[in-house]
Amino acid sequence: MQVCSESQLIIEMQLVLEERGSKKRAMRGFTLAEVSEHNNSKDCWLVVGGKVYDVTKFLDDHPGGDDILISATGKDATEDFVDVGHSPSAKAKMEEYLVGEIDASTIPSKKAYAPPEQPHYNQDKTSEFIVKLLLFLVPLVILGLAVGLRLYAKSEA
Ligand code: HEM
Repeated sequence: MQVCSESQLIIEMQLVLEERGSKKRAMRGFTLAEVSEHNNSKDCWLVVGGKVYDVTKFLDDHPGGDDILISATGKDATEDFVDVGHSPSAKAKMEEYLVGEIDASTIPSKKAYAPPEQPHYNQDKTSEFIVKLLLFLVPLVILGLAVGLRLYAKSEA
């Protein structure tokens, strides 16, 4: 009896290990380009947390709607998924749709925020000052010349 239960236990353990092994083997790697091909209501794959999910059959049942899932295709949807604050049961449900892993090197890294370029202001105010001075001086010189000419003309007469 003892022998029987022991051998049963061993067989069960072997089965569990085999199952794990086959699951591991089944985990295929996909590039983002490959995943991006499945981007519609008939064939919809998502990338969340480094894993690839085929949610085609879940589209109609997704409490957040099918549109949001379709719009989350073709990119790393981890942030969108996390932002919603999915429940542990939602996370557990994902297992049903797991088809593989994403090749992380194919996901474009997020660009660091670069502030919009400001127009270049001239810090050197010297030229500005010279222009203002000329605008003031030129009419004065013309006026001086005109008065001078008039005085000269009068003295000649
Ligand atoms: C395999 C992937 C996903 C599964 C299994 C899943 C599952 C679920 C489940 C079960 C809910 C009900 C609420 C909960 O239990 O948290 C839910 C709600 C929701 N999900 Fe997902 N979801 C997935 C991916 C996504 C993604 C990628 C997005 C966003 C782009 C998203 C957006 C939403 C929204 C907006 C709701 C509604 C939340 C609310 O009304 O409170 N889901 N999802």
